[in-house]
Amino acid sequence: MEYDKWEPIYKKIVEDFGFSEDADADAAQLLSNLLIGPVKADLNDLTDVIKGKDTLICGNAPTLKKDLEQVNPSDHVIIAADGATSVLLEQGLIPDVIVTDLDGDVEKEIEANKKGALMVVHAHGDNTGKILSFVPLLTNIIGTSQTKPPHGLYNFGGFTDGDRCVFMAHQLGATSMTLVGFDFDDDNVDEIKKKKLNWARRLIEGFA
Ligand SMILES: Nc1ncnc2c1ncn2[C@@H]1O[C@H](COP(=O)(O)OP(=O)(O)OP(=O)(O)O)[C@@H](O)[C@H]1O
Ligand SMILES: Nc1nc2c(c(=O)[nH]1)N=C(CO)CN2
Ligand SMILES: [Mg+2]
Repeated sequence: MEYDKWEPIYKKIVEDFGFSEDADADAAQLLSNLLIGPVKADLNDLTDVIKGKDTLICGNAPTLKKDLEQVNPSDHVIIAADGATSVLLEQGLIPDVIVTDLDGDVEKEIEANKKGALMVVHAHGDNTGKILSFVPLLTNIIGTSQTKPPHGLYNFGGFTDGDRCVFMAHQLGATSMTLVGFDFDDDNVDEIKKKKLNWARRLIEGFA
């Protein structure tokens, strides 16, 4: 997504949650500084995995395991939003791509990364500790930001890990996007999560 189109949405999100744009930009710069040398994947690698493919985008709602029974994952490129990775691994499925701000079960993400999953790691003002701890343990990484991307990072648009999967797959030319594990009406979540899910719903509905 053109940053100019994303920026007004980002400003509304920042205002709604009281995030600091400076902290988001500093986090993006930190990730940019860490993504040097062979750990960094090329955008072409990610594009090759997604372009012209039917994608299965996996959110981490409690419905994920059941939803997976209704599809044939092997017909799709599997894109996991953060915590969905663990559920997929339990089902014997290795995601092709993991979109994460590293606040899920990162040990499982490291395991999937070692088995070939491409990592799309997101920087924001509240995950710099996770970036510093975990980026050195990963490989094949594409970095993303929610601010204007600094050198080597991308901003496909999107806010939560799940809706960022959708923006990314759309921008990189997926033929189709099938969503599983998305339950925006899940009441078993805290208030901040509920608010994040409402943004995810709103952003994903923009694609409908
Ligand atoms: N009911 C749900 N509970 C949790 N995640 C959901 C749900 N429905 C959809 N999702 C999507 O699944 C994604 C991955 O979920 P996970 O539990 O790993 O959350 P998370 O890593 O805390 O999310 P984020 O970091 O984006 O806040 C979320 O970003 C969200 O877009
Ligand atoms: N600054 C900031 N940005 C975010 C945050 C967050 O907690 N803080 N959470 C996100 C995914 O839910 C995405 N972006
Ligand atoms: Mg996350």
